[in-house]
Amino acid sequence: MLQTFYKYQGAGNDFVLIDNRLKVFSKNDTKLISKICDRRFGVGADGLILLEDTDQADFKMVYFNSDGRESTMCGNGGRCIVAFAKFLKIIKSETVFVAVDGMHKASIKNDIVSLGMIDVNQIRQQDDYMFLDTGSPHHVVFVDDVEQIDVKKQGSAIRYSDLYISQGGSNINFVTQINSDTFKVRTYERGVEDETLACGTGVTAVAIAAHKSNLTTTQQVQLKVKGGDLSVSFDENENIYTNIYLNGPAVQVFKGEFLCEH
Ligand SMILES: N[C@@H](CCC[C@H](N)C(=O)O)C(=O)O
Repeated sequence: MLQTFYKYQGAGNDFVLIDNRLKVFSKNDTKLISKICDRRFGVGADGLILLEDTDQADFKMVYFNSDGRESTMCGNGGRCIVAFAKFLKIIKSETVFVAVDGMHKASIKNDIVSLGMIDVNQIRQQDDYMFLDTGSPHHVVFVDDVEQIDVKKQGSAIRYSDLYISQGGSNINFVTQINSDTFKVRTYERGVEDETLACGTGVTAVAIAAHKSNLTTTQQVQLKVKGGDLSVSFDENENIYTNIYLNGPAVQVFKGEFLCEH
């Protein structure tokens, strides 16, 4: 059977998107999903996202990492599915959709999507790293020069260390401050098991970690990633972060069909 798909990218974090409102695509076929995401044997993507019907909201997002397994929230994928829902005429410029971590408000203007993220009220602050969950788990390390880091090697070492092995792993973010409100970020993503060009829940975690550790006082943080620029805004009251929004581009890059077999 041939399955129509669309490819989107959000700051270089790329995804295969499928309209699964008719429930034709099987969610349990890990092998097929990882093959579709394979950059040599398939379409190639950091993840695959299904848009499904729900009676709770405008639509439902189901996210799989490129290893074929369903995972926790994907911020850039969330921004891409909003652009996809607009393309499919399910929404106009504003929406509320449901994902694995709950309801998300979002708006889209031209190709820029602003996505509401879950509140953050628990941050583990250690001398050499911070850990927080922004829909997905994130380890944040501030370093002198992020360009000098071997993200795959060092990220994988932390991701598979005793810190996270028993809790299903973590994404690992390496960060260098550029100026009072701007940070350069490189992320090792769990489930891709490599550096990606951007990670939405990752930059959200970095913005909050930077504010929490007094590296910045701004509540509108600029994040430079390999695939472009993102920004994160939030409110903070007594160490509780609310009204968190991840902002940046989400662009359709092509449409195609793949064979549903492996
Ligand atoms: N690319 C994502 C994060 C996707 C989830 C992550 N790989 C995990 O399994 O925790 C983003 O933009 O947030």
